[in-house]
Amino acid sequence: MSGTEFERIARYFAPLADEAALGLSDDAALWTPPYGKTLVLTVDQMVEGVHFLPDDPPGCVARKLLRRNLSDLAAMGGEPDGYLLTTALRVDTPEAWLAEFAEGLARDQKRYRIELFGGDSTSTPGPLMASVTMIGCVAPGAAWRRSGARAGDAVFVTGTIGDAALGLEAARGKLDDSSGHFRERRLLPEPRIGLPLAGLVHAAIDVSDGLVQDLGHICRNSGVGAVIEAGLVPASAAARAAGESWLEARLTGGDDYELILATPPDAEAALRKACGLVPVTKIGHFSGDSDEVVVLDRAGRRMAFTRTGWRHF
Ligand SMILES: Nc1ncnc2c1ncn2[C@@H]1O[C@H](COP(=O)(O)OP(=O)(O)OP(=O)(O)O)[C@@H](O)[C@H]1O
Ligand SMILES: Cc1ncc(C[n+]2csc(CCOP(=O)(O)O)c2C)c(N)n1
Ligand SMILES: [Mg+2]
Ligand SMILES: [Mg+2]
Ligand SMILES: [Mg+2]
Repeated sequence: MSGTEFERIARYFAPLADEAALGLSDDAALWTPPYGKTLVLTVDQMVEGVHFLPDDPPGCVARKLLRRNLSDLAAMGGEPDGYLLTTALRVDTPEAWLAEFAEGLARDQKRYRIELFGGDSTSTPGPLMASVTMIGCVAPGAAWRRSGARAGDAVFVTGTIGDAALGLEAARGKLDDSSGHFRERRLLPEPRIGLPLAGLVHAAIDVSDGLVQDLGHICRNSGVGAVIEAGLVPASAAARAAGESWLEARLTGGDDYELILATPPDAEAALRKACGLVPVTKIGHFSGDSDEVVVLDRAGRRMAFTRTGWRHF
């Protein structure tokens, strides 16, 4: 790494900042939120060896970091405005790593129309680490909560589930990925920002830890149970080709950054229309009969899982 901490900030991060960041030259940013809006604030980290592999392309690490946070904003029905970034790099981290990381940020800033508000740079003797605090807005009272699901609501999920988890298995050499589809999905999730679903959603969460575990958060917060059919959980063509032996990994592996939506039973047609080109699939329903997540296999038997999703420890 060449130059000083301040030269690196000026070179790689200042070009990503707009007025609010004051040229990344002051102690903090000054941002005036749109009048009358409620702020939505969320933060997630990426730690080398825990959230990404040492050889992952730095641009993808940056973009996944933004997208993991955008996904949390999407799960609240919010729209993003900007973000704060922290990095902890090693003294032997190649400068090219930082340059590619910043290029990745620039790419997704354009795509999602967000700006860098500021951040913090430190060194670490351990694994690389970066975090993003995403800041966005929602109309007052309009945010979706994990607590709004009602018995009788449908359980919908966007996109396909399990590809990123299979990408990790492929990276570990446990699964063929000749098309590169699983790797692509592991490296670059598609946060479901901006779906015009006002009035159609009772509760939502994004799938980061695993479908079964994250659905459980809606159930616990809403005081309802859920029954879903594993056979209805949307699978990509590559996941279908990988076979049924990967089903549990797909349902519990996480890193999907798709949305689980609790919607009123009569909202299906409107939901599909509003989602447009974003695939949305009904996988079950919420129920007042229990407070747990029941997953049925193709024969209608209840599935048991060794773990329902990711736990750090
Ligand atoms: N260290 C912490 N300090 C304060 N609040 C925390 C901390 N860790 C988590 N939380 C809060 O706990 C709740 C759940 O956090 P969690 O990180 O599990 O959600 P998530 O970001 O949706 O999931 P994931 O981290 O798997 O993407 C959130 O409201 C979050 O703000
Ligand atoms: C190298 C490597 N090992 C494992 C995983 C899988 N993984 C790690 S943390 C997490 C849950 C979300 O994170 P958090 O709860 O910390 O926000 C998942 C699914 C990965 N992506 N890369
Ligand atoms: Mg989190
Ligand atoms: Mg989340
Ligand atoms: Mg998250």
